[in-house]
Amino acid sequence: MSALETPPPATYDSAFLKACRREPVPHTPVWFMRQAGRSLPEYRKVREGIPMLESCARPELVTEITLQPVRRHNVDAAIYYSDIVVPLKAIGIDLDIKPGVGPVVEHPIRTRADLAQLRDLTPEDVPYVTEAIGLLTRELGSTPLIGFAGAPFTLASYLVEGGPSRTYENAKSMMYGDPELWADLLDRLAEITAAFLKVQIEAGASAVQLFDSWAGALAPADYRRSVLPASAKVFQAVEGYGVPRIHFGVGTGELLQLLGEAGADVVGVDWRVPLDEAARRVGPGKALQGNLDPTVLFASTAAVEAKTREVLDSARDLEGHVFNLGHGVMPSTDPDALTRLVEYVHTQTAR
Ligand SMILES: Cc1c2[nH]c(c1CCC(=O)O)Cc1[nH]c(c(CCC(=O)O)c1C)Cc1[nH]c(c(CCC(=O)O)c1C)Cc1[nH]c(c(C)c1CCC(=O)O)C2
Repeated sequence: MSALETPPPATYDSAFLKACRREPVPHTPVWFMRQAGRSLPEYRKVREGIPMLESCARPELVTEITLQPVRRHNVDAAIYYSDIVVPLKAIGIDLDIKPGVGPVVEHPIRTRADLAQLRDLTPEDVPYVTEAIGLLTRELGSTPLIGFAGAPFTLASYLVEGGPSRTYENAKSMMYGDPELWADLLDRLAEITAAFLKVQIEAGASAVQLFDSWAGALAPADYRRSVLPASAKVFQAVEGYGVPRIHFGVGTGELLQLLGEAGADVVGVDWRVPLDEAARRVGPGKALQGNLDPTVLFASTAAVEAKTREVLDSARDLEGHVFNLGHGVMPSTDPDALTRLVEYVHTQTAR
C-alpha cells in the first residue's frame, strides 16, 4: 500500500466481504434477512409502545435492535434496522406500517399529477440514519453492516396499490397501459433509492442490498423492459464506492440472470432454485446468497441440518457463497434454531 492510499476498513478481511468479492473464506459467512426484530424477545421488549416507523428514527434504538441478532447468533454481518418505506416517509409521503399488514399509503400514486409527491431525498431528510450508522460501525468493529433499500418496482408496488397486494393489479396496469408514466415513476424512485443508499454507504455501511421482493410477479421480458433500467440506475449510482451490491427478490427463478445483469455483485436466491442451478442461470463473475427455506426452521434440528447440508452441497462450486434464508426470518421462528444454524454452517464449512 502506498502512503497515499487510505488503509482498508476494519471490515475488509471479514468472511462476509471476502465471499461477496469471491475470495477464499475461513468459513461460509451467514446472516439472515429480517434478522433484526421479528423473532427476538429482546426486540419486542425494546419496541413496546413505540410504532415501527418511529423506532426507525431513533438512533440509539436502531443501534440496539441492529446489534441484538449479532450478539445472540454470532452472524457474520449486521443489517441496518429500518424499513423499505423509510425514505418515502422521509420525503413526506403520507404512509404508515400497520402491524400484521405492512406499509399502507394514504394517497396512492395513480396519475402523473401524483408524481409530485416524490421529491428528491437529501441527507438532511434522514439525519437519524447517518447518526445510527456512525454509532453502529463503532460498536460493530470488524463486523460489516449491510445497508439496504427497496428497489423501484417493490416501492412502486406499495405506492400504486396503496398497500400490500397479491396481484399488483394497479401497478401492473400502469406498467402495461401507461409505460411513460410508469417509467417516470420508477426513475424518480431510482433517484430516491440511490440517494438513500449513498447516505448509508457514506455513513459507513460495508455493503448494500436492494430488495426487489415482489419482482417475481413479472415475466422476464416485462422485467427487462420496464423494471431493470431503474434498478440498474440505482446500482450504477453506488458503483464508485466499491462496496458489494446484493440484489434479491422472491420467486425470481426466471429472473436470476437479469437480477445480476442489473448490476449486482451478489445475487440473492430464494429456496425454489438450488444454488448450483442458480449459478448456471446467473453466469460467471457473481457470488450468490441463500437459500434455506425459512420454514425449515420449524422442523427438528436433524431436519434443519439435513436441509442445510443440501444447501451447502449445492453451493460447493460457487465462486462465492453467503449463506442466508431464501426469504426473511418468520416472526414465530425459535431464535435458538437460528443460533444453532449459524454454528452449524460455520463448523461444517471451516477451512
Ligand atoms: C417488502 C419489505 C418491507 N420491508 C422490508 C421488505 C423487503 C424484505 C422482504 O421481502 O421481506 C425490509 C425490511 N423491513 C425491516 C427490515 C429490518 C432489517 C432486517 O432485515 O432485519 C428490513 C430489511 C424491518 C421491519 N419491517 C416490518 C417489521 C415488523 C413490524 C414490527 O415489528 O412492528 C420489521 C421488524 C414491517 C413490514 N414492512 C414491510 C412488510 C411487508 C412488513 C410486514 C408487516 C408485518 O408482518 O407486520 C415492507
